[in-house]
Amino acid sequence: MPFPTATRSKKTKAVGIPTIDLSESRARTSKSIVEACQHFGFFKVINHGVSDHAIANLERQAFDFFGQTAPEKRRAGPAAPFGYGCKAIGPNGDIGDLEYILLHSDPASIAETSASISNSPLAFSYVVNEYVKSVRELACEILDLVGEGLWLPNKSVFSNLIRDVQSDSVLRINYYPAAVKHTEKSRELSSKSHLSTNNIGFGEHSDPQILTILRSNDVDGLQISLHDGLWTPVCPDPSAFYILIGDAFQAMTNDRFVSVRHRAMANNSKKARMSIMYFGAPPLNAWIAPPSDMMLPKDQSLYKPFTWAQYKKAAYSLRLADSRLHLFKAS
Ligand SMILES: C=C1C[C@]23C[C@@]1(O)CC[C@H]2[C@@]12CC[C@H](O)[C@@](C)(C(=O)O1)[C@H]2[C@@H]3C(=O)O
Ligand SMILES: O=C(O)CCC(=O)C(=O)O
Ligand SMILES: [Fe+2]
Repeated sequence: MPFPTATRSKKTKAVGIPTIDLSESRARTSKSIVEACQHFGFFKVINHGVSDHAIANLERQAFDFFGQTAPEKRRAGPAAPFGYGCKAIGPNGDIGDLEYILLHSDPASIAETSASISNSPLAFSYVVNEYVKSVRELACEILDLVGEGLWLPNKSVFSNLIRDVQSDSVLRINYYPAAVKHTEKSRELSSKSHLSTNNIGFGEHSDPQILTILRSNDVDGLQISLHDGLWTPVCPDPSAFYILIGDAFQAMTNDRFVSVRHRAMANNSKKARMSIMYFGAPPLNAWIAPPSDMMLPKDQSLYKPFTWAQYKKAAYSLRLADSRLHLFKAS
C-alpha cells in the first residue's frame, strides 16, 4: 500500500541559505541580492531596519486574537478573501493545519477588517498599519537594491509598483497551534497511520506576487524546494526576515529570477508557530512585463504581457500547488 503523501515527501536536505546584511555597502548587498534571487529565489536579511516594537506589537495582538475561543474567532470569518480563516485555504478546496488572518494593506481595508477581528479595532489597525509601513519600506529597499544590482537606469522601477497607493499588497498572519499532547495509545495509533510528524501545515506553492517578506517566531516549519526537488528546512530566526521571489517577479525578469516553491509543515512543537507575511504586489491595472531597459534587442519575451489583475484571477481559479505562469507563456 503506498504511503500517504505526507510520509512519502519526507526527504529534506540542509543547504546554506544566503544571508544578506543590509548594513553592508550597497555595492556589495545589491550584487549578493541579485545572485541570491538568481540561484535560490530566496534569502535571509539581517540588520533590516524594521523595529522590534512594530514586530512585537503585531505579534502580541495576533496571539491575543488566536488565543480566543473558536466561536469568538469565527465571528471574524470566513476569509473571503479578508478576515479570519481556519484550515480552508483559498476558494478551491485546499486545506491546511492552521488558522490565519488575511488583510489588504490599504489603510481603509485594514480598518474594515480590524473591526471584525478585534474588540479594540483602533489599536489593532494601528499596529497593522505600523507593521505594513515598516515592511513595505524594507521591500522597497530590497527592490531598489535589485534595480542597482541589475544596473537598471531607473533603479526604482520595481519598488515604484508596491509604493503606489493602489498597490494590491496583502498581509497574512498564519497561526499553527501547538502540537496536541499524545498519550501512549494515540502515539501508537498515529505512528501506525504514518501521519504523526509529517502533516502539511500550508501546502507547497509559489507566491503569485512580486516578493514576500516573511518573519516567524522561533518555531520551525518553513521549507523551500531547491533545484534538486528536495525540501530544505529553513531555520527560524525571529530577528531576521526571509525574502521569497514571487511569480510576478519571475515574469518581470524574464525568468532571470525564479519564484521559490515553499510549504510549511504542521507544528510539532509544544509552542504555537506564528508567521507573518507581507506579499508585495503591484496595482491591479499594472502590466507585468520586463522593464524595456532590462531587455537587449536579441532577447525574446518569455511571457505575453499581462496585468496583475489577470494573473491574480488565474491564481485564484487554481489550487494552491498549481503552477500558473505557464498560462501566460509567449507562443
Ligand atoms: C489556493 C489559493 C490560496 C491563494 C489563492 C489560491 O487560489 C492560489 C494562491 C494562494 C496564495 C498563496 C500566497 C498567499 O498566501 C495568498 C494570500 C496569495 O496571494 O496567493 C494565497 C491565496 C489565499 O490564501 O487566498
Ligand atoms: O507560514 C509560513 O511559514 C508560510 C506560509 C506561506 O507560504 C503563505 O502564507 O503563503
Ligand atoms: Fe507562500
